Amino acid sequence: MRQDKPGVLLVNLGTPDAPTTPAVKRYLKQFLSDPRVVDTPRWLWWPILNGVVLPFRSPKVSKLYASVWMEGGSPLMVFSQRQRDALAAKLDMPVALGMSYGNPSLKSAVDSLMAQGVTRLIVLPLYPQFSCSTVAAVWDGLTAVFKDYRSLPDVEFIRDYAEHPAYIAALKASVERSFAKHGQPDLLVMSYHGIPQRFADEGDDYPQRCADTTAALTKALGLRDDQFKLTFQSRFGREPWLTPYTDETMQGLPAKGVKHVQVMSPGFSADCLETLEEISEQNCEFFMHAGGEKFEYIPALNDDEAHIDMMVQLVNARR
Ligand SMILES: C=CC1=C(C)c2cc3[nH]c(cc4nc(cc5[nH]c(cc1n2)c(C)c5CCC(=O)O)C(CCC(=O)O)=C4C)c(C)c3C=C
Ligand SMILES: [Fe+2]
Ligand SMILES: [Fe+2]
Repeated sequence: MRQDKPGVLLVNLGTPDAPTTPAVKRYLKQFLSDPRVVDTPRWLWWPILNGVVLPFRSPKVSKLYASVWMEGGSPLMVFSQRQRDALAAKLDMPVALGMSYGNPSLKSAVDSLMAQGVTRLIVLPLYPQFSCSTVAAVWDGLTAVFKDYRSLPDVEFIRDYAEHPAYIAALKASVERSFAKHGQPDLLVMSYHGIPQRFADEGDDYPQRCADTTAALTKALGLRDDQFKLTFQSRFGREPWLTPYTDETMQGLPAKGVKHVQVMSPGFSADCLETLEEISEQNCEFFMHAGGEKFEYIPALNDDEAHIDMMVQLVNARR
């Protein structure tokens, strides 16, 4: 008889192995070659990626990575490893961490679970809001790994958890901690990673899932409509991305009388370049230069106990 032995595969995006131009180039090449991320026809994208994007972006971005690098490595890796260890300590089943791009690869993570006798994979992509550019890329990555297998495990794939009560409760507690420490701001900005508007027009429900998280969280916090704002950050390339853009919003807020903002990024389960540099550094500067007086970044949930408890709940609902 076939045993039922569940194991958890935690997945995140991935990050360079070092804050150097060659390591960042290697990472960006794999990431930006995925048609789920950039869907320009290959014959057109290939020369742009290799001839323009990688040579110019890699040195610039490697300096940004260097500015946030931690003792244990890239912030995304350090926090992801802490999440894996904390979750493993709370569950009586194997837990592995795999990244869509870079190391540890999805293949190494699946192989390690299978080697421990796992017959049922509970896959938890750590993206609270579904997007074709992230969660569907995990799906593709998994099926690519399975191509080498003669036998397949059962698979439970957690699509997203945008409004899961435990996720909203963990976010609420973290906002309340920030308000208690820094005072209530004029505006709470919730900045989500953007995607091309076209992806949404073609059926990606990511903007709706961001709106769902925002609605659930602001209701739980008891905020009025004029006390919060949803924005989108990190746009890339020339076509329109989801709006309003975080950077333009930050530059415009002080003129509207908003002098104290607190910014959180509820789409990031772990702090990374996009929160520690783009929000805490760049957007803070935009806001302060435009006349803002107080800017506080509310950290991602990282290995916060309430966040790990939420993961336990997501897993236990499938065991
Ligand atoms: C090119 C298109 C991109 C899409 C679409 C996209 C979607 C998307 N990304 C995240 C989460 C993260 N992105 C991160 C970095 C990052 N993202 C892009 C591009 C797209 N992302 C690039 C090129 C980069 C690398 C940095 C840079 O060159 O600017 C990260 C951080 C990684 C780290 O190492 O710290 C995360 C996390 C989401 C959630 C998302 C769609 C919803
Ligand atoms: Fe991204
Ligand atoms: Fe960015």
